[in-house]
Formats: sequence, structure tokens, C-alpha cells
Amino acid sequence: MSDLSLMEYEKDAGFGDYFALLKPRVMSLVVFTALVGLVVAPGTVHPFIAFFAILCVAIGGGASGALNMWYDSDIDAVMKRTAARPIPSGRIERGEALSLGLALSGFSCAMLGLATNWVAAGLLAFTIFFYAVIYTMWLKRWTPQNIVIGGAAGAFPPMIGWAAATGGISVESVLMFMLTFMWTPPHFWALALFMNSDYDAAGVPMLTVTHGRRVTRKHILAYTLALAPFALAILLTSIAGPVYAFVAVVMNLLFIKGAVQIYRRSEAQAEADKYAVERKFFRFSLFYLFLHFSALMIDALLRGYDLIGTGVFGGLLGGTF
Ligand code: HEM
Ligand SMILES: CC(C)=CCC/C(C)=C/CC/C(C)=C/COP(=O)(O)OP(=O)(O)O
Repeated sequence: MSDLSLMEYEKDAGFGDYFALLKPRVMSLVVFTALVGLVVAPGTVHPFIAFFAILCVAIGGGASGALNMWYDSDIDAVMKRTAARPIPSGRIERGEALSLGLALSGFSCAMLGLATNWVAAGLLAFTIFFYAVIYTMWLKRWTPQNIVIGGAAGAFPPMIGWAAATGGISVESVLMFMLTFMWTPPHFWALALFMNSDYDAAGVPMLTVTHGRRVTRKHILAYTLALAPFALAILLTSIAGPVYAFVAVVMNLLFIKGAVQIYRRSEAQAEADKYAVERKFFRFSLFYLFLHFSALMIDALLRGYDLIGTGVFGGLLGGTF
């Protein structure tokens, strides 16, 4: 094989490259929250419809990831973490990612609407729009509040799942939205603390770049403290049970403890252990959200088998809009 054909061969896109455009790792947790939203909602959904609805959310989420990679390929090429992605590494053309993103967006929303209802499909369409246009094209390059406002995109999926099952929006689904929405800043800023040089090099105005790490540490603590009441407010609704109560109390105490530790750290300490505590806090953030939604799912199953009653406090808060 000549050098030229070897280079061309290396640049050929495989299935894995197209799959990578869909950001499967990040989307796995997003899709899980949608599944929980659907499972904990009142009423029953045929398992096939439920599976199909979640598949549509997965495809829609993936589509928004492809649109993000299409628009952000310049930034991705500069950042070490993202430089090997299919577009900056030259294996997939930008136009291909755009076409794939648009086609899958249209397909997933239409299929979700036909299989369930148009409230769920409308929410999915809005979520894709919010991530691809509002966050990616606008907020990300403009303001250090990018991920605070943009975080709404990642918080809609439990509402989509709930709407797929009920056709509506409710206090419970809004609280699941708020849980994810308030969780996003500590989740992302922890990562930004140890990935700051990437964002700096790419000129992305993340809080660590515009205001420095000290201010970011303060913001992580503030948002972690503000998150806890929302996590605990779910206890007042009918979807929470004893498992959720245990998880919410323990995990919020641990998350706050971690955030206090992050706040107290000096940059010299962080440099000395290569941001080990910040990396741990980021991993813990993923576990935090996964466990909250898992607990809601377990409580729903226990309730389904009549092993527990409705809500920890009898479901004081609730109701469909
Ligand atoms: C604006 C909102 C968000 C931003 C800016 C953000 C940013 C990030 C970034 C930059 C990473 C590292 C990804 C990588 O290494 O390629 C990451 C990882 C991750 N994020 Fe987020 N995130 C956001 C919201 C969410 C939401 C809502 C969820 C789920 C509900 C989520 C789930 C995850 C997961 C599961 C990972 C780990 C992926 C892996 O293991 O590679 N993120 N996030
Ligand atoms: C339709 C649907 C279910 C959508 C959910 C999409 C969504 C908002 C997911 C979480 C957000 C996310 C992947 C942010 C990554 O930020 P970034 O794009 O700045 O990260 P990067 O630097 O890794 O590209």
C-alpha cells in the first residue's frame, strides 16, 4: 500500500465514527433519566411503546450530539479531549454530520409523536433545538453562564419520558427537571477545573477561563447547596419512596461535603495531586444523578408490587398542568 492510500485508508469512516457523533457515553445517562421519567409516571404504557419512546429519545439525543459536533468542529480541533473526534480528525465531513443530525432529529421527533403524543415529541424537538442552537451556537461561545442556562437542555429528558407516558407536564416532572438542571453546574465546573487549559486554548468563555478557578470553586459550592432542596422536594411528591429518601439524604450530604472540600482547596494543592479531588468530585457527580434516578425507579417498582405506599409523605405535592 502506498503512503497516500494508507493515509486515505486511515481517514475512512467506520460505523464507530458515526456512532461517536451521537455522543453515546454522555447520552447514556440522559436517556436513563428519560426512561425513569416514563417509568415513574402514573398509568401504564405498553412495554413496546415504552421501549420505542426511549429509543426515540436516544436517537434525538444522538442527533443533537451530531449537530453539536458539526457546529463545534473548530473548537473540538483545538481541545486535547476532543481533537480525536471524527470531524477534527478528518474521518467524517462536517456536512455529513449536519445531514445525519437533521435527519435523525426529524425522524426521532416524528416517530415519538406518532408512537406516543405530540407533547412528548414537542419537548424532544425543543430539547434538540435548545442544545444545538441555544447552547451550542449561542451561549457556549458568548457567556460563562453558558452551561447554567444551557443545562436546561440536558434536564428536559425526564419531562419527555413523563410526557410520553401521560401526555402532560406535572409538578413531579418539573422537579425531576430541576434536579438535573441544578446538578449540571457542579457536574460541569468540576470538569472545567481540570480541563481549563483546553477551554482557554479554544477561547471558550467557561467560568474557569473568564473568572478563574477560585470563583468557579465558590460557584460549585453555591450550586451544590442550592441543588439539595430540589432533590429533597421530590420527597413531597408521590414518586418518591423510602429508597429515594435514603439516597437523597445521604448523597446530598456527601455531595455537599465534596463541594466544601473543592471550595477549600488551593490551586497549589490541586496542582500537587493533579486535580485528583476535582476528578473524583466529577465522577461522583455522575454517580449522584444516576443514583437519584435509579432510586426513583426502584421505588416505582416497589410501589407496583404494593410493597410500599404512595410517597414518603403521602404525596403532598403533585398534579398535572
Ligand atoms: C450543559 C450541560 C452539560 C455540559 C456542558 C456537560 C459537559 C460534559 C463534558 C465536557 C463531559 C466530558 C465528556 C467527554 O469526556 O467527552 C461530560 C461528561 C459526562 N456527562 Fe455531562 N455535561 C452536561 C450535562 C450533562 C447531563 C444533563 C448529563 C446526564 C443527565 C450528563 C452526563 C454526562 C456523563 C454520563 C458523562 C461521562 C461520559 C464519559 O464517561 O465519557 N452531562 N459532560
Ligand atoms: C434531545 C436530547 C435528549 C438532548 C440532550 C442533550 C444534552 C443537552 C446533553 C447533555 C449536554 C452535553 C452533552 C453537554 C456537553 O457539552 P459540550 O457540547 O460543550 O461538550 P463537548 O466539549 O464534549 O462537545
